[in-house]
This record gives sequence, C-alpha cells and structure tokens, in this order.
Amino acid sequence: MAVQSLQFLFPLAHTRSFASISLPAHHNLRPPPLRHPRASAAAHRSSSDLNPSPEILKSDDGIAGVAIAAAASSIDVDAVTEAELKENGFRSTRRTKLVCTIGPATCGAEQLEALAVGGMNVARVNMCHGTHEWHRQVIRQVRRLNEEKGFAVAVMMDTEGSEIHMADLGGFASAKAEDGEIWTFSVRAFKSTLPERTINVSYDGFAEDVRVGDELLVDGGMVRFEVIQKVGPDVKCRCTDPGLLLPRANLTFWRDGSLVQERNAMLPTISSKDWLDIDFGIAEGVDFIAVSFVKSAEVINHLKSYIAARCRDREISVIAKIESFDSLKNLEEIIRSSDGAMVARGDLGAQIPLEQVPSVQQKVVKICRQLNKPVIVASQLLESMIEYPTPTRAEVADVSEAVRQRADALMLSGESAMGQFPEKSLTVLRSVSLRIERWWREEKHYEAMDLPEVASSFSGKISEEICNSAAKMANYLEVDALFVYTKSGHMASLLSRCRPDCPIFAFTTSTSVRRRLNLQWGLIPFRLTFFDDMENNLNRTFSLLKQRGMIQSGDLVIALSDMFQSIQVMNVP
Ligand SMILES: Nc1ncnc2c1ncn2[C@@H]1O[C@H](COP(=O)(O)OP(=O)(O)OP(=O)(O)O)[C@@H](O)[C@H]1O
Ligand SMILES: CC(=O)C(=O)O
Ligand SMILES: [K+]
Ligand SMILES: [Mg+2]
Repeated sequence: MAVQSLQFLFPLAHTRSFASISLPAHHNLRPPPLRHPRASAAAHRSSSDLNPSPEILKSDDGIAGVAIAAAASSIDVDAVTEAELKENGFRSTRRTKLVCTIGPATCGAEQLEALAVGGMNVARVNMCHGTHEWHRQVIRQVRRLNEEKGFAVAVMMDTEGSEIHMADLGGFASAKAEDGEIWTFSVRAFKSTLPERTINVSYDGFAEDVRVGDELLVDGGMVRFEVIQKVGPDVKCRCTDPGLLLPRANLTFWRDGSLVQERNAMLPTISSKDWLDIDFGIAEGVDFIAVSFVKSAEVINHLKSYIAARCRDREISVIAKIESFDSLKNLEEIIRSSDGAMVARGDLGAQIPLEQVPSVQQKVVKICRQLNKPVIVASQLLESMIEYPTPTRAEVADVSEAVRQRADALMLSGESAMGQFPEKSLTVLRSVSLRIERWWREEKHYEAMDLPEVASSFSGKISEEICNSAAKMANYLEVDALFVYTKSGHMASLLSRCRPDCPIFAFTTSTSVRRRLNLQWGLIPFRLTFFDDMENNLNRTFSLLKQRGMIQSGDLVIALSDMFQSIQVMNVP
C-alpha cells in the first residue's frame, strides 16, 4: 500500500510532546495527478437533472431493498448512499442533506420508505400537530425501516412553543378566507361545533392585547385581517388578503408597521406542553430536538442539561430555530450554545419584514459555518408543490441559493407533510442540489471563508488544524474521498465545515452518532467497530467497501482519525 502519513501525536499529560512525519521509503513526493481518472469518469456521468429520475437510486441488485446486518465484522452503510455512490461515483454524491416533515401525506410505512429511498436524511415530526400516539407510530416506523432496510434516517422532533396560534378548525383540514369577509377570532371555549367563520385562539390574553386597527397575520402573512371590533373575548376582523387557513396556524399582530409583543412576550419558549413532548421525544429516542421561537441561549443550555441528566448513554442534539424577532438580537450566542440551527423562514417572515429574510438566512448560514454548527434552511422552498407537480422557477432559484450558500440541509414542510406530491418534491430538492453542487465544483467557485478557531483545548486545536489541512490537501490533490474515523463525530463535522470538493466518509462506532452526522454537509456516515490501530481499520474498511463495490483499487483517499491525530494519503490497495 502506498502510504504517506503525517502524524501529530498528541501528548498525554505525562508524556513528552513530539510531532512526526513518516513517509515510506519507496514512495517519493511527486506532483499530484492532474485529475484522478475515477473522478473525471464520474464527472462526465450525468448524476441527475431536473426531471425526476428515481432510477439513480436503484442499482442492479435493488440495493435499496436489501437488509444489512449490524455484525461486529461488518459495516453499516446507508443503502441509498451505497446505490448513489455506485451510480454516480465518489465525486458526484449529494452533499446537501434533506429533511422531510412527516404528516398525513407521508406517515404510512410505504410512503416513509419511498422518502427514505428518495434521499430523506432526517424525518421531522412537528409537535404542533397530531397526538403522541401518531408521532410514536411514525418514529417507530422510521426506526424499523432503518433496521430492516439499511437506512440511517434520523428523527427530529420540533416543539410547538408557546406563541399564539389558531386551534384546530373543528375537524376541517383547511378553510378559505375570502377578501372582505368578517371572521371572529375568539378565546371562548365552544362546546359543540364552531360557529361559521370563527377561529379559536390559543392565547388567553389575545383579546386584551390586540387593538382595533391592528393587522393580524396568519401563518406569516399567508392570510391577513384587519381588527375592526372587540366584543369581550371575541375579536372581529375583516379579511384583507384572502387565502387558506390551516389548523394551528401561527398568528402575529402588527401595529403601525411593527410586530406587537405585549404580554405574549412573557410566554415561556418551552411551555409545559413542550416539556411533556420533550419527555416523549427522549423516551422514543429521537436524534434531534428543534426548539421553536428561541429567544436566548439560556433556554438552549437549560434543555441541554435537562437532556444530559436524562440520557446518559446517548446524545440528542438541540437545534435552535431562528424564527423570532428576539432570536436575532442574540443570534451568535444562541447558535454557539446549540448543536445546530434552523432558519425557520415561515414564522421568521411574520416577525420581520419579508425583504429582510434572505439576508438573515445568509447571516445565519455563515455564523453556523464559522461556529461549526449544522444549519437547515426551512419553509416554502417548494410551496407551490403542495398543490402542483412542478415547482416554480423562483422556487428552484431559492433552493439553488440555499445550496450555493452551502447550508447543511434543506427542509420540506407542508410539501411532504400534507401536499399532493411529497416524493416529487423530494426529487426536486435532490436533483437541484446535485446539479448546483456539480456546477459549483466544475466552475471552481470557491468562496474564501474565514474559519475562525472554534476549539477551546490544545488537543481540539490540533484536530481542527488537521481537518483544515486535510480538506485543503484533498482539494489540491483531487482525492476521491476523505475517510475520517471518529468516535464522537466531532472530527467529521470539522471536515464538513471546510466544505471540501470530495465526499467525506465518516466511520463511527455508534449508530446514534451516525444518524446525527446524517444532517451534516458532505458526510457519508458509516457504523463500524474500530480496531486499536489505524492500519487494521483502514485495511478492513477498504476490503469491506471493495466487497460492496463502493471503492476500487487505485482510488486516492486521505484518512484521518481522532484517536491518532493523523493524516494519511494513500491509494486503495
Ligand atoms: N403531524 C401532522 N398532522 C397533521 N398535519 C400536519 C402534521 N404535520 C404537519 N402538518 C400539516 O403540514 C403543514 C406544514 O407543516 P409545518 O411543520 O411546516 O407546520 P406549521 O404549522 O407551519 O408550523 P411550524 O412553524 O412549526 O413549521 C401544517 O400546517 C399542517 O397543516
Ligand atoms: C419551520 C418553521 O417552524 C417555520 O418556518 O416557521
Ligand atoms: K413547531
Ligand atoms: Mg415556525
């Protein structure tokens, strides 16, 4: 095996510090091959275009349907990635991850499997809707699919939060508000059916807080009303922008062009109902908890210590949803304390003027990258596909922009939860991501982003330097893949932060770390039992991956490990 290795052996407290560079004698330092043959072959093969092409996920042996056992001697591979790798080659695997909100349109076993085959990396359940029983079924179904069919789909639970929202629509899936119609928003408890054109509101102080003349925005402005009269607990409003009212839609009210935050500003970010949902999520083993309407870092820290005290053997990542006016005031501090962030553009667009949403998105994506936190861009990416089978050109441009910003993940909401074309929507996200990523690589559009140091310890600094250097080397040498052996997943995420040109194969010992890595840009997570030495790990990985046809002799890889703090460059034997 041709190996060049660069090792930084991190000193334990009682050993002496030294760094070594070892090169096997037979191997000369030579200029890099201009283009690796495998890489150029892959680049010429079209991975996919805008036309839905589900066949890219099928392989000759129908791998997506093959069960993969988790024995100590084997490797757990995402069946979908495996098929994508075989089909498209290393360089053309998708780097942008995809999150799908699960709802009535996608909660069945077959629909969930279709999403997993279509490239869903994370399934999101929104606690604003549905019962615990419903959510439990979905979560268990995802787990079953992972176990039986070799997927590595992670589960994200999204809290309701205690902002003001409408109640259910008395059993109706939606209601149409027409221009000029008078609707009543009320906090009264109606015993039997709701009177016509009446909406129940979740927040008791509603009628006291609003004033005649205020503008009421449903779902971030999808429907608008003007408050015309207050009668006790009832608020009469005239519809000024018609549209569809959906159950439990968010409500905000504006006065003289500014968002009104009266007593509702005192509502807790995590309500008592949210705490019950969080307990439920912990018990069901979710991988991520996304916290709605985060206002400060304290709430994130509080939740993290709550989780740490309850799950000793595994971790749950806490994602801060950036969707409130207040979150923008403490943005950096919130992101720093969290394990990732979501640009939740739906509610965000109801709390700040719409024209500010794109710049906030760009800012959040950038801060997350700098602080090494995964970031999800969410809401209305393909909104028209709730009803229609093709996206608008503007939606495709929006998706492209998020991919171009190199966000870790894109999310479907209503498109997959209750739309008519969930799988097609996912196909559009997948093919636009692949196409834009490839274009970006071909055009060599590297943005020079300063990556400030994030490590707090000396050993952390070494890991960070190793990852930064390895990513640079990978681009320069045009290697086929970076291999990283990491127990905690940290070194994999540091590599992902560099957004290298080649995919990152992340090997980890834990299925839970593996699922959580599935949210991060460019990472292809595998589960593997580690040996104590790197040589054995590499040899076994090569032979397992070669057996599956995922790598070939001669492929050029750079391997890193957080156990040995080393960089090795080699051709697959
Ligand atoms: N579990 C569910 N059961 C029923 N309907 C659901 C469910 N999850 C989502 N939906 C439907 O899909 C729509 C979009 O989902 P989404 O998760 O974006 O919710 P949302 O109500 O807009 O809130 P959020 O701001 O938390 O995203 C919802 O408005 C709802 O109509
Ligand atoms: C995703 C979400 O919560 C929003 O966009 O509001
Ligand atoms: K929510
Ligand atoms: Mg929201």
